[in-house]
Amino acid sequence: MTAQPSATDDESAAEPDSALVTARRQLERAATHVDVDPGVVERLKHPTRVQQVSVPLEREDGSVDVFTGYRAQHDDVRGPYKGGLRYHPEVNAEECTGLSMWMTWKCAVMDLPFGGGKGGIAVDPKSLTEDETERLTRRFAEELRDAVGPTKDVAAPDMGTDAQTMAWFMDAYSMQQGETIPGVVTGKPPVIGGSYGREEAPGRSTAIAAREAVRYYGREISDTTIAVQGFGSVGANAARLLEEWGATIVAVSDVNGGVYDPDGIDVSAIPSHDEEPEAVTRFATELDAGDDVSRLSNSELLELDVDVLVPAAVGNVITADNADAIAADIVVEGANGPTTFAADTILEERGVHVIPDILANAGGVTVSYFEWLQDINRRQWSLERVTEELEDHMLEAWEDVRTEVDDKGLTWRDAAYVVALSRIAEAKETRGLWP
Ligand SMILES: NC(=O)C1=CN([C@@H]2O[C@H](COP(=O)(O)OP(=O)(O)OC[C@H]3O[C@@H](n4cnc5c(N)ncnc54)[C@H](OP(=O)(O)O)[C@@H]3O)[C@@H](O)[C@H]2O)C=CC1
Ligand SMILES: O=C(O)CCC(=O)C(=O)O
Repeated sequence: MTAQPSATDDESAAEPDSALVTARRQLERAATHVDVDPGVVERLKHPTRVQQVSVPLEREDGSVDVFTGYRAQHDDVRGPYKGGLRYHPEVNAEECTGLSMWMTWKCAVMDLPFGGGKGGIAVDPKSLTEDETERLTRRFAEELRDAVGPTKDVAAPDMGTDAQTMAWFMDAYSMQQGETIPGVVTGKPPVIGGSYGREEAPGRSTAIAAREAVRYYGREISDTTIAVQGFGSVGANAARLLEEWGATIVAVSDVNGGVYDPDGIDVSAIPSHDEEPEAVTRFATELDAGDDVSRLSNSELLELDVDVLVPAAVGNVITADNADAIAADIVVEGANGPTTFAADTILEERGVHVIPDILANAGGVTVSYFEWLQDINRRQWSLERVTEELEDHMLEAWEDVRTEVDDKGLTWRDAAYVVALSRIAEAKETRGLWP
């Protein structure tokens, strides 16, 4: 057992912790609730390796920029490293390492035969033309050629990347290897071995987690108000599905801010980030004076008095500075790491239930697993089958976590960690990798 870290840091006086620091503190806290060898916990605080590469790009005006790319590989005791590639200006080694740790727990909570990885390039994808994005991605795949592979480390989309990025990555890797290897990435377009339903999967699982959480606390999703921050792969798909299930989506946002209507926004009328970046902003600027919809900032959205808040954009948006002002009863983490460690403690004390990222948004990696199986077998599943199997996997994981919540009186995050840690520790013990 490991000592429980103090959660009383004056985070408001400083920058929020990095993803790595938060992930380590969450691990230490969860380890106090499960009988795991402290040596295993110590090992899990560190990645196996983090690769840093330079990715040169000739711009369309003939100048050359050199971007920095990373791939963090945290743990592979349960299977190949698995996780997304993010294109965002704030990508760095520490962030990728923290995110790769969360992938290890996420795959274990879902009982998938994968470990955790994460990577990306420190670049603003909106500053690149499509041709530049393609060349940057192909060069990144070339630099990572020895690190990745269908049985070693399987990449996928994350913020700022999409199915087309995965297609370029897979093509570049396949050209290096001299044969077509679809299983090096997941989240590809279905025409080249991608899975139907992968694009909407993290949003679907986030919606399922919201539905089950609302039910657990005695309500139905059709009887709830919901605010969603971020309108990308996770946020837009979650909002659309929740609306389909009868929930009232009162607010959505993109990077510039959001829109609010207490009677509900027609979210199907707004394109997702993938279809049109900053579309919520365009929607907001086209509002008529007579519309009931008003504009609000991203911080105002987080503090709306709703039943369910879904932060589905970036990390560290619920911090010690605003945790007291969160008025939702339930927070469902669509994004990775939206809640800092200090904020988590404040929300717990205030009785706000947080359904953690490693359970809520795990639909993405779960359908990635389905895609990986389809690639190995060279046999595509129907959308209906993917949707059904994702629902089953989510409900099984939900039950595993709920049992820990009920039996041990844990928070949903600690319970999810307990499920994950137990599986990882058992695998390490069985394989004899430790001590
Ligand atoms: N894609 C996936 O498979 C998975 C993603 N995740 C996590 O979900 C989160 C979102 O990822 P994803 O949906 O893929 O990303 P996308 O790139 O598809 O969309 C991101 C959305 O967030 C908005 N956004 C960007 N920065 C901010 C900000 N500072 N404040 C508010 N909104 C912002 C963007 O606005 P705009 O359109 O204006 O740029 C866009 O609407 C990330 O934390 C990611 O790691 C988790 C599981 C799987
Ligand atoms: O689909 C995957 O492999 C991983 C998606 C991802 O990066 C995540 O869940 O955070």
